[in-house]
Amino acid sequence: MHRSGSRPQLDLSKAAIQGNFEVKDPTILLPNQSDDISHLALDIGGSLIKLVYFSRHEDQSIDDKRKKTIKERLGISNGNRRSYPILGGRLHFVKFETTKISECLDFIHSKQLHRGGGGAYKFADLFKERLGVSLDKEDEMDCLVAGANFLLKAIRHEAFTHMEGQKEFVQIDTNDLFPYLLVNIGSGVSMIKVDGDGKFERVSGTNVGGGTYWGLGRLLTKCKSFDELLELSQRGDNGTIDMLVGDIYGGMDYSKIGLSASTIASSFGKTISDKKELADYRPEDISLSLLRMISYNIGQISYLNALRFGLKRIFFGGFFIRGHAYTMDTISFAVQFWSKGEAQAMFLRHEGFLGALGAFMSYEKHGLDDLMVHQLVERFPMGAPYTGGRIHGPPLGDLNEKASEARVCLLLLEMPLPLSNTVYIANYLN
Ligand SMILES: Nc1ncnc2c1ncn2[C@@H]1O[C@H](COP(=O)(O)OP(=O)(O)O)[C@@H](O)[C@H]1O
Ligand SMILES: CC(C)(COP(=O)(O)O)[C@@H](O)C(=O)NCCC(=O)O
Repeated sequence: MHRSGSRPQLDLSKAAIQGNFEVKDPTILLPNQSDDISHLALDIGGSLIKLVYFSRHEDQSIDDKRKKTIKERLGISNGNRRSYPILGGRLHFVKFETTKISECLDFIHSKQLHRGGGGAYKFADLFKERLGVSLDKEDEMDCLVAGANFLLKAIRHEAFTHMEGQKEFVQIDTNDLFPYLLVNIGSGVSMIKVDGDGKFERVSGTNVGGGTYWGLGRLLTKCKSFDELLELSQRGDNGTIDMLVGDIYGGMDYSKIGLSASTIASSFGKTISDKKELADYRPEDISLSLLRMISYNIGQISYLNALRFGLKRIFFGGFFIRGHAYTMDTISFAVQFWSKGEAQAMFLRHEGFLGALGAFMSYEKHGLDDLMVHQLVERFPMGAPYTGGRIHGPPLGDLNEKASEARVCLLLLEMPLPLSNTVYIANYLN
């Protein structure tokens, strides 16, 4: 999908790349520009680069009746404010492996996004040379929290539970959002107690995270990509690798301490046998055992930190999760088991883009305060308006999603520009 081109290949495997950035936009974006206008922000992590960019365009598809309804919902009636022309706009979410930053640059260049933004601190010179843009660094934790708060407050079908294969979207009361624990499972794991907008404390973390699964999984299974590793796990049987309680107690539960025979007593405990070598085990089983070990461990540590601060809600983000059912079920099981049902694990649809979205939202600091998020209304992609309560929301990301495939989130944005107040609304999917 991306031009390999003759550009010099960058060896970035050694680059310790961290951070969330929003580009200083050198061009003045006028509201009446007819073509797409993009603001771009990036989160370049240890494993993945996440891009969020905003494009807007004239939107003829919204009829006057719907425009009137939307303005009323936003408290923008012609009576008390100047009339707003309605234009279209979308947020786009794209990711690349960090080692393939050249592809990312090609993508930005091919989309001409750098005319509206884009960049990464560690590659300041590269972005200057290839795209002619300067960059502004944002703090990673600030961006993670800003991105999570933005999504949880503004997008109705963002958070969901996932237990025993059942996914259910939950409606968040924005007046009762705080405090919560945000667990971002990226290359490593950060656990952040969030008390409000810009009010948070990183209370813990663990170095056993997404990079651990991907790194150990690659070494042990020879998988060439994360998706391959994750797909392998779906065909695995961890009982050939993990030592179960029943393996120790003759197939029986250890009821006295509440352990069933099927509970894992020791992850990878069966591979201590000197009668078998790595090649004697199925890569599928190894991948599943590794996924379960890491997911369960993160779920347990997250619960213990929620317990420390009396937090009942734990939101999990980061691209390790990838909307993968087994990963979410395992994390949910660990939280439910250790909290005895007191705490609840929830997941986010835009899980891996929290940092990039937070960087994107920091545009006020960079002279782009003409783009103000007033209210975001996400139209249920199947066309049915959100009616509240528990619903099965839009399908989650597909595991086969290409590294660079954009996921589009339809948003309603207000952009009170000096020259003409404009409400931007995405053209709804029918
Ligand atoms: N296509 C992918 N390529 C590489 N890692 C992926 C991919 N999809 C999911 N992952 C997982 O996501 C982790 C990176 O998550 P992310 O939130 O981007 O953190 P970071 O900011 O450290 O890159 C990887 O370590 C891996 O476990
Ligand atoms: C250093 C990091 C915040 C970087 O974030 P990431 O790129 O992994 O998403 C994260 O890897 C982390 O919190 N690691 C765990 C450090 C610890 O043991 O607390």
